[in-house]
Amino acid sequence: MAGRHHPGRRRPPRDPDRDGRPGGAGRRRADGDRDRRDPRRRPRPARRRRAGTGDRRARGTGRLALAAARDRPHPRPRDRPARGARHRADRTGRRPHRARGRAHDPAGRAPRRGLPHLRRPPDGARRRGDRLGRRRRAGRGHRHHLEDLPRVRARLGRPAGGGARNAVSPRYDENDPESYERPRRRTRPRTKDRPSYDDAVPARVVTVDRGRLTCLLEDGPDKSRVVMAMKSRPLGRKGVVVGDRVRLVGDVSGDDGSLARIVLVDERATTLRRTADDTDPVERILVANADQLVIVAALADPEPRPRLIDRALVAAYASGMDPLLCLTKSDLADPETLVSIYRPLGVPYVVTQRGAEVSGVRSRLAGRTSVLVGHSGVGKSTLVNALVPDAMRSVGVVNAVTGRGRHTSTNALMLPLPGEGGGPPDGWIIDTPGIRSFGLAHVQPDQLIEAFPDLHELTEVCPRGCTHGFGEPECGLDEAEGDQRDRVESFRRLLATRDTREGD
Ligand SMILES: Nc1nc2c(ncn2[C@@H]2O[C@H](COP(=O)(O)OP(=O)(O)OP(=O)(O)O)[C@@H](O)[C@H]2O)c(=O)[nH]1
Repeated sequence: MAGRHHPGRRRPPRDPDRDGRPGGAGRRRADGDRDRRDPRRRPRPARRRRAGTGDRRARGTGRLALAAARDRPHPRPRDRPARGARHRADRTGRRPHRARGRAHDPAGRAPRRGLPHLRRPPDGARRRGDRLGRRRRAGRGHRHHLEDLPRVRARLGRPAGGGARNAVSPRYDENDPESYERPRRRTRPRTKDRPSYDDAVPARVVTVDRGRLTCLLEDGPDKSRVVMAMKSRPLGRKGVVVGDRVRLVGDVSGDDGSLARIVLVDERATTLRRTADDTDPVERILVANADQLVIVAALADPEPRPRLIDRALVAAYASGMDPLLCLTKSDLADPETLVSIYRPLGVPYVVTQRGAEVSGVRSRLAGRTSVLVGHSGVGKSTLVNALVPDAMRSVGVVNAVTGRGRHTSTNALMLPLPGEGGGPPDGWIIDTPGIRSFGLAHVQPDQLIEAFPDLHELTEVCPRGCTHGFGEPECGLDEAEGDQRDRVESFRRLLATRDTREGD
């Protein structure tokens, strides 16, 4: 601003300080003498002008409080003296890169070879470490902050225990994929011959617990020996359930820690299946090779659920098992009401209670493989403990508020049923965990009608696609007479249990 010329104004006299010509000091001295003589023209001390008010200076803010209007401009850089008050870069210590090129700096005089045409990139000045070109020598200058991949690889390639630096095996060059050693492809064809397992030992699966199957040997001098086993690979995803007849190989000694392999599963005579609910396409096999389904229902505490009993009956008929109704806790309620519901179907039943004689139940189970199903808390384990004294199945309690059991039993267990009077085993009994529902998505109407041979004859005149349910037009079951009518009514009720309802 001080040097700007405004047209129309008179140009001010040049300040001798500004042009720096020799002789300026003498003129300044002469002016100073004149000012000393005339106190009105004496300039104010420079410090006072810079510091502003005396108060601010007293607080020590004088250096920062520079006057906004400076009466002389800053000197141009090239006018600075080469010696004397030196630039920061000229001080001792490490010299920043900007000092390069100074006249007094020998390093700056070194000619830059090879890159005369290079200019700064258009995206601005970058740090020197980012630039391409000569690399900084290791051990000098800045640390290497960025870890690059080749260095990491080189480090990993060093022998464990700290060998010589860069002592990487010449056989392995990480940059040359051809030098990797790969396992050779095997050309020997797989054999399709499978072992015959002639020496496999027959056994029966009695319980399954997280992939470990407890088996009982069925034949030979070691009959009834308990052997732990697991599925072998040839079985694939085929499930093995309680009641399966299997063949074992390997360690069948039954010693602690021994483990045999199940290599074959015999064809199943029956399977008790259920789905999680009526829409679930996946059916679960609960038990195999049972020939009697014992539907355990308490007469009270918890209250009997006829619809669940109906569903279990349908499952029994669909799987080809004989049903048996076992009504427990007869000390709490009269069984007649429930029995009257199932009398038309001709379902056999037994009534029992805790602590009572169980010979009536035992005679129904003798010589057969029976599986007990029922809601939690109905007394299944209590009954099993009465029938098999060594079973020691844990017995739960029924919740006083909800009237439900606590699902004390968590997995199915198959036990040999002792004969009458403590004689040799006579049949098998399978205790299962309590069920809340019995999904029947897998059961078709035709499977059910086949379990009622007397009604099956009536359906021969039915139109094609008839389900024989309530309200089916021209259904042959409508022609039933006398006692058969009650039976048709019960059959249709069972059929209707396939339709999902709240609480199933
Ligand atoms: N009053 C009475 N209580 C019984 C009878 N049978 C069993 N209980 C009781 O009913 C409760 C449940 O018996 P559990 O044998 O554990 O029933 P569960 O069906 O095995 O139950 P989960 O193992 O959960 O399936 C226990 O407190 C038994 O003492 C009976 O005949 N009369």
